[in-house]
Amino acid sequence: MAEQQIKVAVLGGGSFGTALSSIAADNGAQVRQWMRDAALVEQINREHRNGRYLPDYAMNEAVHASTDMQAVLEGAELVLIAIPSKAFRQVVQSARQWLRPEQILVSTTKGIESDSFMLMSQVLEQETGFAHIGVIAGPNLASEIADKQLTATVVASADAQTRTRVQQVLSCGYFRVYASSDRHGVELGGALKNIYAIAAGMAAALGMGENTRSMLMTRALAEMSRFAVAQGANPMTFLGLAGVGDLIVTCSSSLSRNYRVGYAMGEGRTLEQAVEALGQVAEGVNTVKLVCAKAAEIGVYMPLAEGLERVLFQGVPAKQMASGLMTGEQSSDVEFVLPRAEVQKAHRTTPDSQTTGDPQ
Ligand SMILES: NC(=O)C1=CN([C@@H]2O[C@H](COP(=O)(O)OP(=O)(O)OC[C@H]3O[C@@H](n4cnc5c(N)ncnc54)[C@H](OP(=O)(O)O)[C@@H]3O)[C@@H](O)[C@H]2O)C=CC1
Ligand SMILES: O=C(CO)COP(=O)(O)O
Repeated sequence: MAEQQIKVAVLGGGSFGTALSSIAADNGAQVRQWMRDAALVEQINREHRNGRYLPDYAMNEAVHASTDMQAVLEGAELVLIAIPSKAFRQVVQSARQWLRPEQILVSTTKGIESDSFMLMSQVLEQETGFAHIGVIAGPNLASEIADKQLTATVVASADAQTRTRVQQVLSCGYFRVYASSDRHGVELGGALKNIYAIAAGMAAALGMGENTRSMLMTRALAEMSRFAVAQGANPMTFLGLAGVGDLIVTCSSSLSRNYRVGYAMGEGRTLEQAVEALGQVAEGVNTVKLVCAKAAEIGVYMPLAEGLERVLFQGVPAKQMASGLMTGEQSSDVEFVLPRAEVQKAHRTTPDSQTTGDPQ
């Protein structure tokens, strides 16, 4: 429970922004939610329902929606930004004239900016230069939060005030907020798992079994953490809610939009058909392209992401990609325990006439 009425602004009228607005209001905050859709604003203020994104959710009646960004941001101590990565910078730029350095700015977005390869908190930093910047990530399917299913998330920031305020504003009987100082790792966890959720949806549609699903998720975790560590993240973050936690939920649930895109493709639809049928953002489609390009540039081995990219954008059948992956490198299980280079070196110095291919 917030100790005194704090003013919270939420930018974004989608499912996650709506769920977080309502939680903050349940906790006694004064919440204003900005969205560009005037009809949706009218519906939320009249019916306390977001008919477009969460039609069955009875929102807290105190949430006030508005298309007036200045009014929404005025006096807000905490600003939550729940806008897909493609539009994130543009919305922050529109908001910039009404943002103040003492405000706490928190991204909830799990994506990477196309041209810059920046995470959303880096965009916030670049656009504002403010000190109180953080991110929220974790296994947080918005529709389950709306159902008040017991849920946990992570607030990550180097700034203790940001972490504490977000915990105070959002923690309630069905929503727990854990803290982390590894903002980069937490944010990368949220963005990267979307890639593997698409692959997991595909595997499910193709009838692959539980062993396969488990292998896919665990090797995805190895790949995500390898990439994130190369980008400066703490590998231990991937043991937490924003790593393995979010990976499990999005790789297992048809409530995940990324999983649904993969599932539709596994059933034979094209990427365009799958995305169109979804009608919402599946961040992983763009993220896989960006991450594969970055991995090639910095020399990080990411066979799952590269395989998925070939399926999505080069028309390689998913089944062919999966069997190709089974003949690839058999290296270390947990490379923070046994480094990959050691396994590779041992293979090079231990010739085996039975082995068909050397691990790379
Ligand atoms: N949904 C979930 O379960 C979770 C989502 N997230 C992350 O949160 C972020 C937001 O997700 P979510 O709320 O689900 O998104 P939705 O797709 O449900 O909604 C996106 C919101 O952003 C708005 N928007 C999109 N483009 C623009 C633009 N150019 N200018 C202004 N507003 C725009 C949309 O407005 P309009 O309706 O007018 O198009 C809508 O209000 C995503 O990155 C997602 O990864 C994180 C955890 C859980
Ligand atoms: O990030 C999410 C749950 O934690 C939501 O995933 P999707 O964007 O795939 O729906």
